[in-house]
Amino acid sequence: MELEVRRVRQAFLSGRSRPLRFRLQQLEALRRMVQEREKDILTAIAADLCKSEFNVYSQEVITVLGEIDFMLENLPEWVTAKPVKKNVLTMLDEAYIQPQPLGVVLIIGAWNYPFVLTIQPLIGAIAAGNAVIIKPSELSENTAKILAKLLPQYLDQDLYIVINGGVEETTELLKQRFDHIFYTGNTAVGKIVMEAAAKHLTPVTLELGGKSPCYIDKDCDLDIVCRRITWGKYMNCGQTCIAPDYILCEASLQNQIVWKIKETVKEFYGENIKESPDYERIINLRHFKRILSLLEGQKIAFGGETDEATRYIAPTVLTDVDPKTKLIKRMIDETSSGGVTGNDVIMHFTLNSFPFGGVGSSGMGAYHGKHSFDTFSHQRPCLLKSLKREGANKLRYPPNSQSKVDWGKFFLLKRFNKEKLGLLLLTFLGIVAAVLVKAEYY
Ligand SMILES: NC(=O)c1ccc[n+]([C@@H]2O[C@H](COP(=O)([O-])OP(=O)(O)OC[C@H]3O[C@@H](n4cnc5c(N)ncnc54)[C@H](O)[C@@H]3O)[C@@H](O)[C@H]2O)c1
Ligand SMILES: CCCCCCCCCCCCCCCC=O
Repeated sequence: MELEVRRVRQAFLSGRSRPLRFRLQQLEALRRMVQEREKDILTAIAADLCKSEFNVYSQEVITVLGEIDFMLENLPEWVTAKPVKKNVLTMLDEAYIQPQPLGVVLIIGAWNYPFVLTIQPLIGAIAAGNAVIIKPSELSENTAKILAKLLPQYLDQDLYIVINGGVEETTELLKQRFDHIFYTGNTAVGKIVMEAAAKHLTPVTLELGGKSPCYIDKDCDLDIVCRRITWGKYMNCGQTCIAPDYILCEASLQNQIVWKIKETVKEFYGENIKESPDYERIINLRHFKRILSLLEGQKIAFGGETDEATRYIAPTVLTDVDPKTKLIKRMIDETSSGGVTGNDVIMHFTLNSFPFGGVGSSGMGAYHGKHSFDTFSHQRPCLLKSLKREGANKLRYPPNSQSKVDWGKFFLLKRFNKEKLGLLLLTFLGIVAAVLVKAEYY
């Protein structure tokens, strides 16, 4: 592991990931990979989540292609140095902010959208000029394998590498020093990642789990609301970090909402949901059993059928949930969240002008579009001082004095006393006179 990381660091230190042209070439190569090897990618993800290839394409591939196009279009502007406002001490100098790569980035992906949640941060890291070690989730093993196979065929093989493995390998990897760690997954492991990062003072982005409540007001259009909630809740068999978890509504609305969701489930997946190509399965037996335990002792309004052999859990709605057994009370009290979608669910993920990320236990930092570029860049302030006009700099050189402090206050804080104003006027008149004499002379 140490050797692998060292190889990637050497490649970064060669400087070749930095030029804009190189970054654009790599992003174009990544786009080519997605287009040319679309079938392999779709097959792998479909196998991991029992998902139709149509759904893989619309839930994962479209976002990745859109993100690459967006980067290619905007990167030339983002990488350029941005001049900043100067003060009186630097008005004759050059001052700008130059985004610069952080170095070697570790991206640890999650299994529930194994392609987009791994490749979208990779796009940002490449765009910002970094070298990257990609660690896909071992739970979505087909996608992990296809990424390890395809990425080296299209991208620079020393700058961007895939390391596959489980907890043991990830633990080993986390002992190494990185310049940024981008982790997507559960909150408990998020803490492990942050602890490991702290040993090297490595900054982290943590895209963690959370709760996504939906509030349905009595004045809403219930048909539209229930259709949108049904889509967001059962897409990917409920395995979406921002899927609605709870509905908050007046008690009088509960029956209507349950009925409308039930009807929508029928409309989306037909009478025989098990046969629907649009309804996925739970990723593994551990998660299947965990979800079953959540149903124990609850009042099931509809659904609830399960099949362990295929890890099938029917679309299910629980009603009259005891607020004490769930997180509803906490949810009501805590009105802060990583993001919000009003009148719909999930869709804030699709807008790459938004920063996508959590707050508190659901994570820190954000990505997508320009926010990815910023996450993987250091905004480096650059001040190029002129070697001329050394006289003006005497103000800050020792020995210090009250007079220098007064001049400092005057220039920097625009605070002046009458005495200094008189002196300034005299200085100004002196300068004007000198300029006039010079003009006369020539
Ligand atoms: N905020 C987001 O964008 C987002 C997106 C998807 C999923 N999630 C959240 O992720 C969670 C599901 O993901 P998961 O954690 O089951 O994914 P997971 O099991 O695939 O784990 C994620 C990564 O962590 C590594 N890992 C697991 N245990 C580890 C350990 N003890 N030490 C070091 N590394 C370890 C795995 O190897 C894997 O690469 C859910 O809570 C979901 O809400 C969040
Ligand atoms: C052909 C129709 C296109 C529809 C686009 C719908 C986009 C849904 C994107 C859902 C992605 C959710 C990822 C969430 C990450 C956390 O788990």
